Amino acid sequence: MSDRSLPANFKEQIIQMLGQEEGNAFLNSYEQPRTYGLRINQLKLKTNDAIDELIQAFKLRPVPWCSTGYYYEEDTRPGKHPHHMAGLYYIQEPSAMSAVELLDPQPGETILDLAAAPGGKTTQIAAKMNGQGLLISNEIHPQRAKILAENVERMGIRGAIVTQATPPELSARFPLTFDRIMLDAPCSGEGMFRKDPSAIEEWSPASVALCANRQWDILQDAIAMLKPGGTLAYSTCTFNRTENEEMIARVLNEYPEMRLKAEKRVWPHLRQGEGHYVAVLERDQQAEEQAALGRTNEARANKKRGKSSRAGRESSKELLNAWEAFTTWTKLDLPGFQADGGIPVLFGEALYLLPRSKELNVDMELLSGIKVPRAGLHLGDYRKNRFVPAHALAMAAEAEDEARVVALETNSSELAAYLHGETLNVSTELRGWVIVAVKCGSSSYPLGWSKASGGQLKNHLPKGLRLMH
Ligand SMILES: C[S@@+](CC[C@H](N)C(=O)[O-])C[C@H]1O[C@@H](n2cnc3c(N)ncnc32)[C@H](O)[C@@H]1O
Repeated sequence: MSDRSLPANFKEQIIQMLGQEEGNAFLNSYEQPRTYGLRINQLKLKTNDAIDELIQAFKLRPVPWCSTGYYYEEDTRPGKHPHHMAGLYYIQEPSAMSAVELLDPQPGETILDLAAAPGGKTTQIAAKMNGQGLLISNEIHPQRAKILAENVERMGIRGAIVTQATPPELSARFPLTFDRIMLDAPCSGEGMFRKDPSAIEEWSPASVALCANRQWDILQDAIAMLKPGGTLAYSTCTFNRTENEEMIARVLNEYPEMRLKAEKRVWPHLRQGEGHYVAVLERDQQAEEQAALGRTNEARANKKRGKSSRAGRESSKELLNAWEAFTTWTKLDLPGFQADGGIPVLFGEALYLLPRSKELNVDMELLSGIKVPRAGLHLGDYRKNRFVPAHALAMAAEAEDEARVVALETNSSELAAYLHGETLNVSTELRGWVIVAVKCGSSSYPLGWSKASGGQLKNHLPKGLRLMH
């Protein structure tokens, strides 16, 4: 694209902010092709030979500010590859990778990603937590929350609860709670212009003002949920100061307990990326420690309760039966799988493992009244006294955990057939639940379930994930 298609007042805003010379350099960057990035999934990819295979296949080059981030060549199309379906990487704009790097999540922490869909930052946070601690990934819009839950599942994340709530609904439940909060705010998207020209049509000075108002509302809820000593990363993919530096200046002005730890911009004319702003704020440790305790208890007691659309049960006869069916099934079918670090809950017939951290024990009471598309890891369904494993369980398992695996080459016709939902022919000796996996390097990685009997492998890949042509 050329800068001629940009709104005149956007160009004026840039020249005003950067000066004529640098402003022109910025505007000239619109003549350059956009950048493409992916981040490899450390929760799954553990061997160097698998990473090397991806580097070669997609002509990857490292992103300087993210050790797991790479630029890829557009024509290699990694989003269409079976390794993408296996969750070996996440397609993410390179400059957007900077926010979680600055947030610096740690294993064992209690973390909130407040505006999380489709899941770029959530999956990056979860990888850094390395299966320890609790991540609440929230998205306000139902359709986007569903996509978020699918991405969390594809990447094999066990320790995340996906909620679909408004920021005030969450802050009423989780005051002064989180060690770290990621707020990747809805913004006017000036950094999307090269990637998505429709963002240009939606942009106007009025939309900048509207976004800023909304950001301020969300930021106040985010701050209310940050615990003393906690860290908040605020990020946008827009360039104007109103939604960035001025928003942070307002926080510092109105919240004396908050201090700015770091501020970073990725500019498209200076670095290889579409552009991002990140501010890292810290809440003073001492000032509010006492207040924190009091307010947490009070809020637990006072929080609004509504009717949960799918009530979860933590202790009931059905739950015990479901759990027993799961553990019995696991011993034979998924013997290497460790279901630790969570509490089982039952939603209807769906059995989940609800993650917890040392400091936050999320229970169904605390989540009542908000939608929870994913109450942690979906283990499977307990139907008519039988356990049926969930797709999420296959994605969170390692191929080595399973008693029976069919590992296929990426370019084999069997793999294509499986991804299209077809039945495969196998030895008549193979019987029961089988993980179908794709090879990468010297290992193989689960794609989904199938069930073998009579020399046929019946396909259990969820219909919505099957390839259409
Ligand atoms: C920039 S996107 C998040 C991208 C995501 N963090 C990622 O890395 O994939 C901002 C998100 O905020 C959500 N959003 C919109 N209005 C909101 C509001 N009032 N409160 C909270 N989130 C909102 C949007 O639906 C959108 O998914």
